Amino acid sequence: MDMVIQPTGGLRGTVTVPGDKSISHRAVMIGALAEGETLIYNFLPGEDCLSTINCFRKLGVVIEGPAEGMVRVIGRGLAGLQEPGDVLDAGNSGTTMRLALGILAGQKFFSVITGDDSLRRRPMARVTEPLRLMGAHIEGRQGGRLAPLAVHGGKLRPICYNSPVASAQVKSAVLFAGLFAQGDTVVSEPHRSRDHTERMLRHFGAELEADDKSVRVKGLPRLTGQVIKVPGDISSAAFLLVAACVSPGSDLTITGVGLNPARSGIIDALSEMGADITLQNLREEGGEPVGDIRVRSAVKLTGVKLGGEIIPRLIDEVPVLAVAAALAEGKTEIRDAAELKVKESNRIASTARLLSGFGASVEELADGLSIKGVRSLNGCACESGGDHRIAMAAAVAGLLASGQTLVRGSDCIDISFPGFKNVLESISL
Ligand SMILES: O=C(O)C1=C[C@@H](OP(=O)(O)O)[C@@H](O)[C@H](O)C1
Ligand SMILES: C=C(OP(=O)(O)O)C(=O)O
Repeated sequence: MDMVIQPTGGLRGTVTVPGDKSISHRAVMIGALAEGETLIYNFLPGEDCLSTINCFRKLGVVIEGPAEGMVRVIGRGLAGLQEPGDVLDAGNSGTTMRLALGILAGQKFFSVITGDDSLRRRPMARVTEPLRLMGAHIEGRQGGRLAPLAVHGGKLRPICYNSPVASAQVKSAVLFAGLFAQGDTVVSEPHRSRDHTERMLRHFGAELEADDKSVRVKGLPRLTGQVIKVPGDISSAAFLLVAACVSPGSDLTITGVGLNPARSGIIDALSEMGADITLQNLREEGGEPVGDIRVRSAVKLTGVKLGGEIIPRLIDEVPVLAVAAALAEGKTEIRDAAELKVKESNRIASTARLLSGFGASVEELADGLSIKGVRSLNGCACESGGDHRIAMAAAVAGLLASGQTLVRGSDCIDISFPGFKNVLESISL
Protein backbone atom coordinates (compact mmCIF):
# COMPACT_ATOMS: atom_id res chain seq x y z
CA MET A 1 0.00 0.00 0.00
CA ASP A 2 1.18 3.54 -0.76
CA MET A 3 0.57 6.53 1.52
CA VAL A 4 0.45 10.04 0.13
CA ILE A 5 1.61 12.83 2.45
CA GLN A 6 1.19 16.55 1.86
CA PRO A 7 3.19 19.24 3.73
CA THR A 8 1.60 20.23 7.04
CA GLY A 9 0.79 23.73 8.25
CA GLY A 10 1.29 22.57 11.85
CA LEU A 11 -0.15 19.98 14.23
CA ARG A 12 -2.85 21.15 16.64
CA GLY A 13 -5.27 19.65 19.13
CA THR A 14 -5.36 16.92 21.74
CA VAL A 15 -4.83 13.28 20.82
CA THR A 16 -4.00 9.88 22.22
CA VAL A 17 -1.67 7.32 20.69
CA PRO A 18 -2.27 3.54 20.82
CA GLY A 19 -1.14 1.46 23.79
CA ASP A 20 2.51 0.73 24.47
CA LYS A 21 3.81 -2.21 22.44
CA SER A 22 6.40 -3.42 24.98
CA ILE A 23 3.89 -3.35 27.84
CA SER A 24 1.11 -5.01 25.79
CA HIS A 25 3.37 -7.99 24.93
CA ARG A 26 4.43 -8.43 28.54
CA ALA A 27 0.88 -8.19 29.91
CA VAL A 28 -0.20 -11.16 27.76
CA MET A 29 2.89 -13.24 28.60
CA ILE A 30 2.92 -12.59 32.35
CA GLY A 31 -0.89 -12.88 32.45
CA ALA A 32 -0.55 -16.34 30.84
CA LEU A 33 1.86 -17.46 33.62
CA ALA A 34 -0.25 -16.02 36.43
CA GLU A 35 -3.05 -17.69 38.33
CA GLY A 36 -6.49 -16.23 37.61
CA GLU A 37 -7.69 -13.66 35.15
CA THR A 38 -5.72 -10.70 33.78
CA LEU A 39 -7.64 -7.85 32.18
CA ILE A 40 -5.61 -5.62 29.86
CA TYR A 41 -7.08 -2.25 28.92
CA ASN A 42 -5.81 -0.11 26.04
CA PHE A 43 -4.00 -3.15 24.62
CA LEU A 44 -2.13 -2.33 21.39
CA PRO A 45 -3.96 -4.14 18.56
CA GLY A 46 -0.82 -3.88 16.40
CA GLU A 47 0.35 -6.91 14.43
CA ASP A 48 3.33 -7.57 16.74
CA CYS A 49 1.13 -7.89 19.83
CA LEU A 50 -1.39 -10.01 17.91
CA SER A 51 1.53 -12.37 17.16
CA THR A 52 2.12 -12.67 20.90
CA ILE A 53 -1.55 -13.48 21.49
CA ASN A 54 -1.48 -16.13 18.75
CA CYS A 55 1.65 -17.78 20.15
CA PHE A 56 0.21 -17.98 23.66
CA ARG A 57 -3.12 -19.33 22.39
CA LYS A 58 -1.13 -22.17 20.78
CA LEU A 59 0.41 -22.79 24.21
CA GLY A 60 -3.08 -23.53 25.56
CA VAL A 61 -3.91 -20.13 27.04
CA VAL A 62 -7.46 -18.83 26.64
CA ILE A 63 -7.20 -15.22 25.49
CA GLU A 64 -10.27 -13.17 24.56
CA GLY A 65 -10.06 -10.05 22.43
CA PRO A 66 -8.73 -7.58 21.63
CA ALA A 67 -12.20 -6.09 21.60
CA GLU A 68 -12.66 -2.35 22.14
CA GLY A 69 -9.11 -2.15 23.46
CA MET A 70 -9.58 -4.93 26.00
CA VAL A 71 -7.92 -8.33 26.26
CA ARG A 72 -8.80 -11.02 28.82
CA VAL A 73 -6.16 -13.63 29.61
CA ILE A 74 -7.10 -16.70 31.64
CA GLY A 75 -3.79 -17.45 33.33
CA ARG A 76 -2.61 -21.08 33.58
CA GLY A 77 -0.10 -20.60 36.38
CA LEU A 78 3.65 -21.06 36.13
CA ALA A 79 3.39 -24.78 35.29
CA GLY A 80 0.26 -24.68 33.14
CA LEU A 81 1.36 -24.10 29.53
CA GLN A 82 0.76 -26.94 27.04
CA GLU A 83 2.86 -28.29 24.19
CA PRO A 84 1.90 -26.45 21.00
CA GLY A 85 0.66 -28.74 18.23
CA ASP A 86 2.15 -26.47 15.59
CA VAL A 87 5.00 -24.04 14.99
CA LEU A 88 4.71 -20.75 16.90
CA ASP A 89 4.83 -17.73 14.58
CA ALA A 90 6.24 -14.50 16.00
CA GLY A 91 5.67 -12.68 12.68
CA ASN A 92 7.77 -9.50 12.52
CA SER A 93 8.18 -9.20 16.29
CA GLY A 94 11.59 -9.56 17.91
CA THR A 95 10.02 -8.98 21.32
CA THR A 96 7.59 -11.91 20.84
CA MET A 97 10.33 -14.30 19.77
CA ARG A 98 12.99 -13.41 22.33
CA LEU A 99 10.69 -13.11 25.34
CA ALA A 100 8.74 -16.25 24.41
CA LEU A 101 12.05 -18.16 24.14
CA GLY A 102 12.75 -17.33 27.78
CA ILE A 103 9.40 -18.87 28.75
CA LEU A 104 9.71 -21.87 26.39
CA ALA A 105 13.13 -22.64 27.88
CA GLY A 106 11.40 -23.43 31.17
CA GLN A 107 8.81 -25.84 29.70
CA LYS A 108 9.13 -29.64 29.76
CA PHE A 109 7.67 -29.88 26.26
CA PHE A 110 9.04 -29.39 22.74
CA SER A 111 8.32 -26.24 20.75
CA VAL A 112 9.43 -24.53 17.56
CA ILE A 113 9.26 -20.78 16.96
CA THR A 114 9.76 -18.90 13.72
CA GLY A 115 8.99 -15.50 12.19
CA ASP A 116 8.84 -13.55 8.94
CA ASP A 117 11.77 -12.92 6.55
CA SER A 118 13.02 -9.97 8.60
CA LEU A 119 12.82 -11.75 11.96
CA ARG A 120 14.53 -14.87 10.59
CA ARG A 121 17.54 -12.67 9.81
CA ARG A 122 17.78 -11.12 13.30
CA PRO A 123 20.34 -12.38 15.86
CA MET A 124 19.02 -14.91 18.36
CA ALA A 125 22.31 -16.16 19.89
CA ARG A 126 22.01 -13.30 22.37
CA VAL A 127 19.10 -15.22 23.96
CA THR A 128 19.84 -18.82 23.04
CA GLU A 129 23.32 -18.63 24.65
CA PRO A 130 22.20 -17.60 28.16
CA LEU A 131 19.18 -19.92 27.96
CA ARG A 132 21.51 -22.84 27.13
CA LEU A 133 23.67 -21.87 30.11
CA MET A 134 20.53 -22.25 32.20
CA GLY A 135 20.04 -25.79 30.86
CA ALA A 136 17.67 -25.42 27.90
CA HIS A 137 18.35 -27.35 24.69
CA ILE A 138 17.89 -25.08 21.71
CA GLU A 139 18.62 -25.89 18.07
CA GLY A 140 18.34 -23.61 15.09
CA ARG A 141 19.94 -22.45 11.89
CA GLN A 142 23.64 -21.54 12.24
CA GLY A 143 23.88 -23.38 15.55
CA GLY A 144 20.95 -21.52 17.11
CA ARG A 145 21.84 -18.04 15.91
CA LEU A 146 18.84 -17.75 13.58
CA ALA A 147 15.18 -18.81 13.70
CA PRO A 148 13.40 -21.14 13.22
CA LEU A 149 14.44 -22.34 16.67
CA ALA A 150 13.48 -25.62 18.32
CA VAL A 151 13.38 -25.72 22.12
CA HIS A 152 13.51 -28.70 24.47
CA GLY A 153 13.02 -26.91 27.74
CA GLY A 154 12.86 -28.29 31.22
CA LYS A 155 14.61 -28.02 34.51
CA LEU A 156 16.59 -24.79 34.54
CA ARG A 157 19.32 -23.58 36.86
CA PRO A 158 19.65 -19.92 37.88
CA ILE A 159 22.56 -17.93 36.46
CA CYS A 160 24.30 -14.58 36.87
CA TYR A 161 24.38 -13.32 33.33
CA ASN A 162 26.43 -10.38 32.17
CA SER A 163 24.80 -9.37 28.88
CA PRO A 164 27.20 -7.84 26.36
CA VAL A 165 24.34 -5.70 24.92
CA ALA A 166 21.94 -3.30 26.61
CA SER A 167 18.81 -5.12 25.49
CA ALA A 168 15.50 -5.42 27.30
CA GLN A 169 14.67 -8.42 25.15
CA VAL A 170 17.77 -10.32 26.33
CA LYS A 171 17.23 -9.23 29.93
CA SER A 172 13.56 -10.20 29.83
CA ALA A 173 14.22 -13.61 28.23
CA VAL A 174 16.68 -14.48 31.02
CA LEU A 175 14.38 -13.10 33.75
CA PHE A 176 11.45 -15.12 32.35
CA ALA A 177 13.59 -18.26 32.29
CA GLY A 178 14.66 -17.39 35.84
CA LEU A 179 11.02 -17.72 36.93
CA PHE A 180 11.34 -21.47 36.24
CA ALA A 181 14.64 -21.96 38.10
CA GLN A 182 14.99 -22.48 41.84
CA GLY A 183 17.03 -19.65 43.36
CA ASP A 184 18.02 -16.19 42.16
CA THR A 185 18.75 -15.33 38.54
CA VAL A 186 20.72 -12.12 37.99
CA VAL A 187 21.12 -10.15 34.75
CA SER A 188 23.41 -7.18 34.29
CA GLU A 189 23.91 -5.05 31.19
CA PRO A 190 26.26 -2.27 30.02
CA HIS A 191 23.53 0.39 30.18
CA ARG A 192 20.08 0.18 31.62
CA SER A 193 17.45 -0.94 29.10
CA ARG A 194 13.68 -0.54 29.47
CA ASP A 195 12.42 -2.14 32.69
CA HIS A 196 8.78 -2.95 31.89
CA THR A 197 9.33 -6.66 32.62
CA GLU A 198 10.71 -5.91 36.07
CA ARG A 199 7.89 -3.51 36.91
CA MET A 200 5.18 -5.85 35.69
CA LEU A 201 6.59 -9.00 37.30
CA ARG A 202 6.61 -7.14 40.63
CA HIS A 203 3.03 -6.00 40.03
CA PHE A 204 2.00 -9.66 39.56
CA GLY A 205 3.73 -10.68 42.81
CA ALA A 206 7.28 -11.76 41.87
CA GLU A 207 10.20 -10.89 44.14
CA LEU A 208 12.63 -8.74 42.24
CA GLU A 209 15.46 -6.37 43.13
CA ALA A 210 17.04 -3.93 40.72
CA ASP A 211 19.80 -1.35 40.80
CA ASP A 212 21.45 0.75 38.12
CA LYS A 213 22.70 -2.05 35.91
CA SER A 214 21.50 -5.35 37.31
CA VAL A 215 18.28 -7.14 38.18
CA ARG A 216 17.74 -10.16 40.42
CA VAL A 217 14.59 -12.29 40.28
CA LYS A 218 13.65 -15.07 42.67
CA GLY A 219 12.56 -18.25 40.90
CA LEU A 220 9.26 -20.12 41.23
CA PRO A 221 7.11 -17.16 42.31
CA ARG A 222 3.36 -17.30 42.59
CA LEU A 223 2.00 -14.80 40.07
CA THR A 224 -1.56 -13.55 40.42
CA GLY A 225 -3.71 -12.13 37.60
CA GLN A 226 -4.02 -8.34 37.54
CA VAL A 227 -5.81 -5.46 35.85
CA ILE A 228 -3.37 -3.62 33.58
CA LYS A 229 -4.03 -0.26 31.98
CA VAL A 230 -1.52 0.12 29.17
CA PRO A 231 -0.25 3.71 28.72
CA GLY A 232 0.09 5.31 25.29
CA ASP A 233 3.28 4.31 23.46
CA ILE A 234 5.97 7.01 23.66
CA SER A 235 7.64 5.41 20.62
CA SER A 236 4.47 6.16 18.61
CA ALA A 237 4.09 9.61 20.18
CA ALA A 238 7.65 10.37 19.00
CA PHE A 239 6.51 10.71 15.38
CA LEU A 240 3.96 13.37 16.34
CA LEU A 241 6.45 15.11 18.65
CA VAL A 242 9.01 15.57 15.89
CA ALA A 243 6.41 16.74 13.35
CA ALA A 244 5.01 19.26 15.85
CA CYS A 245 8.42 20.57 16.99
CA VAL A 246 9.57 21.31 13.47
CA SER A 247 6.39 22.61 11.80
CA PRO A 248 5.48 26.23 12.58
CA GLY A 249 2.03 26.83 14.09
CA SER A 250 1.93 23.64 16.15
CA ASP A 251 0.43 23.24 19.60
CA LEU A 252 -0.30 19.59 20.30
CA THR A 253 -1.10 17.69 23.48
CA ILE A 254 -0.73 13.91 23.56
CA THR A 255 -2.50 12.54 26.61
CA GLY A 256 -1.82 9.42 28.69
CA VAL A 257 1.63 8.60 27.36
CA GLY A 258 4.03 6.24 29.17
CA LEU A 259 6.95 8.30 30.51
CA ASN A 260 9.14 5.55 31.93
CA PRO A 261 12.62 7.16 32.16
CA ALA A 262 14.08 4.11 30.39
CA ARG A 263 11.96 5.09 27.36
CA SER A 264 11.81 8.89 27.45
CA GLY A 265 15.19 9.65 25.85
CA ILE A 266 13.39 11.19 22.86
CA ILE A 267 12.00 13.95 25.10
CA ASP A 268 15.45 14.60 26.57
CA ALA A 269 17.10 14.66 23.13
CA LEU A 270 14.51 16.95 21.52
CA SER A 271 14.57 19.26 24.56
CA GLU A 272 18.36 19.47 24.32
CA MET A 273 17.93 20.43 20.66
CA GLY A 274 15.68 23.32 21.73
CA ALA A 275 12.20 21.78 21.51
CA ASP A 276 9.32 23.32 23.46
CA ILE A 277 7.99 20.28 25.32
CA THR A 278 6.22 20.28 28.68
CA LEU A 279 5.02 17.31 30.70
CA GLN A 280 1.71 17.68 32.49
CA ASN A 281 -0.59 15.69 34.74
CA LEU A 282 2.20 13.31 35.81
CA ARG A 283 0.95 10.20 37.57
CA GLU A 284 1.68 6.51 38.06
CA GLU A 285 -0.55 3.74 36.67
CA GLY A 286 0.10 0.04 37.28
CA GLY A 287 3.70 0.75 38.30
CA GLU A 288 4.50 2.83 35.18
CA PRO A 289 4.92 6.65 35.05
CA VAL A 290 2.33 8.28 32.78
CA GLY A 291 1.57 11.87 31.75
CA ASP A 292 0.44 14.25 29.02
CA ILE A 293 2.97 15.78 26.64
CA ARG A 294 2.41 19.29 25.28
CA VAL A 295 4.59 20.23 22.34
CA ARG A 296 4.69 23.55 20.53
CA SER A 297 6.71 24.58 17.49
CA ALA A 298 10.30 25.19 18.43
CA VAL A 299 11.81 28.58 17.66
CA LYS A 300 14.88 26.75 16.40
CA LEU A 301 16.29 23.22 16.70
CA THR A 302 20.05 22.81 17.03
CA GLY A 303 22.12 19.71 16.35
CA VAL A 304 23.31 17.54 19.28
CA LYS A 305 25.77 14.76 20.06
CA LEU A 306 24.08 11.63 21.40
CA GLY A 307 25.72 8.46 22.67
CA GLY A 308 26.13 6.20 25.71
CA GLU A 309 23.33 5.71 28.20
CA ILE A 310 20.68 7.69 26.30
CA ILE A 311 20.83 5.34 23.28
CA PRO A 312 18.82 2.43 24.76
CA ARG A 313 16.34 5.04 26.06
CA LEU A 314 15.53 6.19 22.51
CA ILE A 315 16.67 3.30 20.33
CA ASP A 316 13.41 2.92 18.36
CA GLU A 317 13.11 6.70 17.94
CA VAL A 318 16.41 7.20 16.07
CA PRO A 319 14.85 7.18 12.57
CA VAL A 320 12.41 9.98 13.43
CA LEU A 321 14.97 11.85 15.54
CA ALA A 322 17.16 11.84 12.43
CA VAL A 323 14.35 13.63 10.58
CA ALA A 324 14.42 16.39 13.23
CA ALA A 325 18.23 16.52 12.96
CA ALA A 326 18.01 16.88 9.18
CA LEU A 327 16.18 20.19 9.69
CA ALA A 328 18.11 21.40 12.75
CA GLU A 329 20.85 24.00 12.65
CA GLY A 330 24.33 22.45 12.66
CA LYS A 331 25.44 18.87 12.99
CA THR A 332 23.90 15.97 14.90
CA GLU A 333 25.94 12.89 15.72
CA ILE A 334 24.35 9.69 16.99
CA ARG A 335 26.93 7.11 18.20
CA ASP A 336 26.93 3.84 20.18
CA ALA A 337 23.86 2.79 18.23
CA ALA A 338 25.15 -0.23 16.27
CA GLU A 339 22.13 -2.16 17.61
CA LEU A 340 20.10 -0.30 14.97
CA LYS A 341 21.66 -2.60 12.37
CA VAL A 342 19.77 -5.62 13.72
CA LYS A 343 16.25 -4.23 13.97
CA GLU A 344 13.43 -4.88 11.45
CA SER A 345 15.84 -3.41 8.88
CA ASN A 346 19.38 -2.10 9.20
CA ARG A 347 18.10 1.22 10.51
CA ILE A 348 21.43 3.01 10.13
CA ALA A 349 21.38 2.25 6.42
CA SER A 350 17.62 2.61 5.92
CA THR A 351 17.44 5.94 7.79
CA ALA A 352 20.40 7.32 5.80
CA ARG A 353 18.83 6.17 2.52
CA LEU A 354 15.48 7.67 3.46
CA LEU A 355 16.87 11.06 4.44
CA SER A 356 19.10 11.25 1.38
CA GLY A 357 16.01 10.80 -0.79
CA PHE A 358 14.54 13.93 0.83
CA GLY A 359 17.74 15.88 0.07
CA ALA A 360 19.22 15.75 3.58
CA SER A 361 22.95 15.65 4.27
CA VAL A 362 23.56 12.39 6.11
CA GLU A 363 26.48 10.05 6.59
CA GLU A 364 26.36 6.46 7.85
CA LEU A 365 28.78 5.73 10.71
CA ALA A 366 29.78 2.27 11.93
CA ASP A 367 27.70 2.81 15.07
CA GLY A 368 25.27 5.57 14.12
CA LEU A 369 24.63 8.57 11.93
CA SER A 370 26.09 12.00 11.29
CA ILE A 371 23.56 14.50 9.97
CA LYS A 372 24.16 18.08 8.85
CA GLY A 373 21.01 20.17 9.02
CA VAL A 374 19.67 21.68 5.80
CA ARG A 375 17.17 24.51 5.29
CA SER A 376 14.47 22.37 3.70
CA LEU A 377 13.62 18.86 2.57
CA ASN A 378 12.08 17.96 -0.77
CA GLY A 379 9.12 15.60 -0.90
CA CYS A 380 9.89 12.36 -2.74
CA ALA A 381 8.79 8.78 -3.39
CA CYS A 382 10.36 6.45 -0.82
CA GLU A 383 10.22 2.82 0.32
CA SER A 384 9.49 1.53 3.82
CA GLY A 385 11.44 -1.68 3.16
CA GLY A 386 8.82 -3.36 5.39
CA ASP A 387 10.05 -1.46 8.47
CA HIS A 388 7.22 0.29 10.34
CA ARG A 389 9.44 2.90 11.98
CA ILE A 390 11.05 3.82 8.65
CA ALA A 391 7.58 4.16 7.07
CA MET A 392 6.42 6.56 9.81
CA ALA A 393 9.69 8.52 9.79
CA ALA A 394 9.14 8.90 6.03
CA ALA A 395 5.63 10.22 6.63
CA VAL A 396 6.95 12.77 9.16
CA ALA A 397 9.67 13.87 6.73
CA GLY A 398 6.89 14.24 4.14
CA LEU A 399 4.86 16.48 6.45
CA LEU A 400 7.92 18.73 6.89
CA ALA A 401 9.10 18.70 3.24
CA SER A 402 7.98 20.79 0.32
CA GLY A 403 5.77 19.11 -2.28
CA GLN A 404 4.16 15.70 -2.12
CA THR A 405 5.64 12.54 -0.61
CA LEU A 406 4.74 8.97 -1.47
CA VAL A 407 5.55 6.27 1.11
CA ARG A 408 5.55 2.88 -0.60
CA GLY A 409 4.83 -0.19 1.53
CA SER A 410 3.20 1.78 4.31
CA ASP A 411 0.97 -1.13 5.44
CA CYS A 412 3.75 -2.23 7.83
CA ILE A 413 2.78 0.75 10.02
CA ASP A 414 0.05 -1.54 11.45
CA ILE A 415 2.82 -3.46 13.22
CA SER A 416 3.04 -0.80 15.92
CA PHE A 417 0.70 2.12 15.15
CA PRO A 418 -2.62 1.08 13.63
CA GLY A 419 -4.60 4.23 12.75
CA PHE A 420 -1.44 6.35 12.24
CA LYS A 421 -2.79 8.06 9.09
CA ASN A 422 -6.14 8.87 10.75
CA VAL A 423 -4.38 10.36 13.79
CA LEU A 424 -2.22 12.53 11.52
CA GLU A 425 -5.23 13.68 9.51
CA SER A 426 -7.12 14.60 12.69
CA ILE A 427 -4.36 16.98 13.91
CA SER A 428 -2.58 18.24 10.80
CA LEU A 429 -3.57 21.67 9.51
O1 LIG B 1 11.79 -5.28 25.11
C1 LIG B 1 11.16 -4.63 24.28
O2 LIG B 1 9.91 -4.53 24.32
C2 LIG B 1 11.91 -3.94 23.22
C3 LIG B 1 13.27 -3.75 23.36
C4 LIG B 1 14.11 -3.08 22.35
O3 LIG B 1 14.87 -4.06 21.67
P1 LIG B 1 16.24 -4.66 22.25
O4 LIG B 1 15.98 -5.37 23.51
O5 LIG B 1 16.73 -5.60 21.17
O6 LIG B 1 17.15 -3.48 22.43
C5 LIG B 1 13.29 -2.32 21.33
O7 LIG B 1 14.08 -1.96 20.23
C6 LIG B 1 12.08 -3.08 20.88
O8 LIG B 1 11.29 -2.31 20.01
C7 LIG B 1 11.19 -3.45 22.04
C1 LIG C 1 12.63 -3.11 17.14
C2 LIG C 1 11.31 -3.11 17.28
O1 LIG C 1 10.56 -4.17 17.71
P1 LIG C 1 10.91 -5.72 17.84
O2 LIG C 1 12.34 -5.85 18.25
O3 LIG C 1 9.95 -6.26 18.86
O4 LIG C 1 10.65 -6.34 16.49
C3 LIG C 1 10.53 -1.86 17.06
O5 LIG C 1 9.34 -1.88 17.34
O6 LIG C 1 11.06 -0.84 16.58
